Amino acid sequence: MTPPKLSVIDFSLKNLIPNSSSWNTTCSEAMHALEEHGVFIATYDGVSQELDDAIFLASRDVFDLPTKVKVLSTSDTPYHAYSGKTPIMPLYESIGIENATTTEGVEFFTKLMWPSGNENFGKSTLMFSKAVAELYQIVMRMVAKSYGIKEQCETLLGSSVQNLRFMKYLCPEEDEGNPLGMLPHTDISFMTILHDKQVKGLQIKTKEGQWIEVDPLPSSFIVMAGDVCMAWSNGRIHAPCHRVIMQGNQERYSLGQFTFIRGLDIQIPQKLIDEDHPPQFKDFDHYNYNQLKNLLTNITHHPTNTTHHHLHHPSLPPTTTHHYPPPPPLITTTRLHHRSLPPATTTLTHHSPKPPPATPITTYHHPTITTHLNHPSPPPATTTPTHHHHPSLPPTNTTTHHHLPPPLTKTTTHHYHHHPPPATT
Ligand SMILES: O=C(O)CCC(=O)C(=O)O
Ligand SMILES: [Fe+2]
Repeated sequence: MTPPKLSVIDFSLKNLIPNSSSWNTTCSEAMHALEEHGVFIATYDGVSQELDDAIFLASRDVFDLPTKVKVLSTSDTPYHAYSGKTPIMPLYESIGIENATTTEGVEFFTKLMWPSGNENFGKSTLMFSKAVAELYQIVMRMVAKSYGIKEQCETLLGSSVQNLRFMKYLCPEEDEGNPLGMLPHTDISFMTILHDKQVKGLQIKTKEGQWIEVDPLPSSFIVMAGDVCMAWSNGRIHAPCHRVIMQGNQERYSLGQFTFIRGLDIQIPQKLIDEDHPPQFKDFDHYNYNQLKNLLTNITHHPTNTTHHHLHHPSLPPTTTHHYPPPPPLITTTRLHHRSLPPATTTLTHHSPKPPPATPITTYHHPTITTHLNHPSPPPATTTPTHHHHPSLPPTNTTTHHHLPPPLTKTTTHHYHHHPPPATT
C-alpha cells in the first residue's frame, strides 16, 4: 500500500482575506486534512527568510550554552522544562520558552540563559513566535467557520498560550546507529506547529497505521492537532501519532510551537454534540496536571492502533506502547475504543484487570517528562507499567499508542461512564 502524502496547503497571507473564495477553499482543505489526518503542511509566508535564518541561529545559540545553564530552565508546568539527552532518546535535546508571544515570557527566558542579555535571541524568538501564533489563529478561525462555533473559538484564542520549544537531534553513531530521534507519541497540546531546518526525520502515522515521511519544504509549517484539540472537537479532529527517525549524517534542528489553553476549562462546544455525536470527553483543565493524569490513566486505544502495518525501522523496537506525555502510573491497562463509544449515559465495562493477552504494554517516558515524574502527589500505582530503556528494548508483540482518552468518570474499579454534557444555560 503506498502511503498517502500529507496535504500541502497554501497559507500565503495574500490568499487569506477572510471569507474570500481562496480563504474558503483553504478552509475546506485544512478541515479535511485535520479530520482525516490531524495534520497538514502549511506553506506560510508569515516568517521571512531573514527571520527563519535568525530563529535557527537563536536555536544554535541556546543549544551551545553549557548544560549547567540550560538546566536552569525548569518549570512548574509539566512538559515545559529543559530536557537533556536520555538513555531512551539519546539523540534528542530540547528547551522551551513559555508564553513566547509575550515580551515578558521571552525576556524571562533570555535573562535566565544570558544574564547579561542577548538582544538578537530575544527579538527573533518573539517575532517568530508571534508569526506562528498568527498561523494558529488563522487555522482556528477556519475551524470556527467550519463548525459554526465562532464565539467558542474566539474564547479559546483569548486563552491560548504559546510555548516555543527548540529541539535538536544528533546523528546516530555510525556503528551503533539507532536512528530513533523521538518515540511515537501524540501531543498533549491543543495544537502544535512544527518547523524544521529542512532535515528529514518527522514521520506521521495515518489512521490506518502507515508511517508517512514528511518532506521538509522551505516555508513549510506542519500544523498538527494535539490530544486536547481532539477531545475539544469531540473526536472530530484527529490527533496523529508521530515520531522522529534520524537519517543521513546531518544534525536536525526543529522548532515546535505548542498551544496550551490557560484559565479556561476545555469544554466541547454544544454544536459538536448531538444524538449521533454524544460527548466523548468531560470538561477538563489543560493545566491541571492531576486531571491530565486521570485522562491519561484511563487510556483509550483507538481501534486502528491495534492493527500493525507499521513500517518499522529495523533498529526500532517492533512493537511498543507510548505515551506522550508519558502517563502517570497506570491504574490498569484500560482498553476502551473511543470511536465506538456508546452514548454518554451508557456504562462501559473495561477489560481490566484482564487485558487481552495479545497486547502487552510497554511504556516509554519521553525525556521532557522525566523531570515531571516526581511531580508532587502522584497517585499511587496499582499496576506499574514496565519501562524499558533503549537500546535494550525488548521486542513485544504489538504496537499501540495512546490517545488522550475520553475523560470517563470512574464509578467503580471496573466501570466507567461518560460525564454528562455540560448544562446549557
Ligand atoms: O522535531 C519534530 O519535528 C517533532 C517534535 C515533536 O513531535 C514534539 O516535540 O512533540
Ligand atoms: Fe510531537
